[in-house]
Amino acid sequence: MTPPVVICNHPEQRSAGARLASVMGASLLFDVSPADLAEPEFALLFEATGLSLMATGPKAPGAVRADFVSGAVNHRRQFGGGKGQMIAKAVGVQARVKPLVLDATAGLGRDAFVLATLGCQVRLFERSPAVFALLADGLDRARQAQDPAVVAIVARMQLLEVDSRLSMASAEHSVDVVYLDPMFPQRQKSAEVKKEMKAFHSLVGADADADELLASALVAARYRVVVKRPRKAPDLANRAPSYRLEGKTSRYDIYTLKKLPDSLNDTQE
Ligand SMILES: C[S@@+](CC[C@H](N)C(=O)[O-])C[C@H]1O[C@@H](n2cnc3c(N)ncnc32)[C@H](O)[C@@H]1O
Repeated sequence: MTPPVVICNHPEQRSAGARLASVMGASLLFDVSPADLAEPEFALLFEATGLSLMATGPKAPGAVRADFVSGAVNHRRQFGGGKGQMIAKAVGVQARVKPLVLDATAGLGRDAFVLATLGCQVRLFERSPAVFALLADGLDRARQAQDPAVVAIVARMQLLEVDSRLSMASAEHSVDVVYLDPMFPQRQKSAEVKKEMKAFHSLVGADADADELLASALVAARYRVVVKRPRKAPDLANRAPSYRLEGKTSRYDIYTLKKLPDSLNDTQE
């Protein structure tokens, strides 16, 4: 997998761009448009408006970025979010129950944002330096948003660049719920996969070691571990959950350790 090129088109982001290119072993370019490049296939672009992952070449589709202000996840918050969502039920969020959640596969932070919207404090762990940079950039922009509701939500999200397998194993019962959503190998033919998703997959790979997350998660959680899977995917680590919640395309597998109390952190919102 060729790493994406890092492009820096904003003077204040030069050192951040150089750091990311060095960690990733990627080339670093200044003041060019991804549309003018023939290769590699993807670019991480630092601009005045933030960081995004894009396909190179003239017909590049939309950029991938962590966007908690104008993105779909904020739209969902305003028009249709709530405690009825399957992720809320899986994690056990209720009016008086706001578990402290560790999202150990943070990605672009969409699921964590949903949980923080519902009043949960969320720790986010992400190991890919490029995905971490995209997510940190999205959180920074959201902290400066005009909408005070968004500012309050992201204040409940705390991001760290770590490998969860190691960090969780030494953090016994440190959080109420561990949430896992590792990458799953694409089964569609590559031409059918949206180019934006292809870019994200090219950045992260298949999380081939995902099975190892479950044992550490069961150490770190006090009450339950929740695993999001494609609907037909085998169980993580071949271990059957206590129960499942099934949706159209994905499902949540819940591994119960202890019953959640009737009231948990319900003064925080
Ligand atoms: C499918 S994405 C998660 C998407 C996320 N739930 C969201 O809503 O945006 C999986 C992410 O988990 C990260 N990941 C996988 N294994 C990890 C580990 N051991 N430690 C930290 N992050 C990990 C990958 O780098 C990838 O960014």
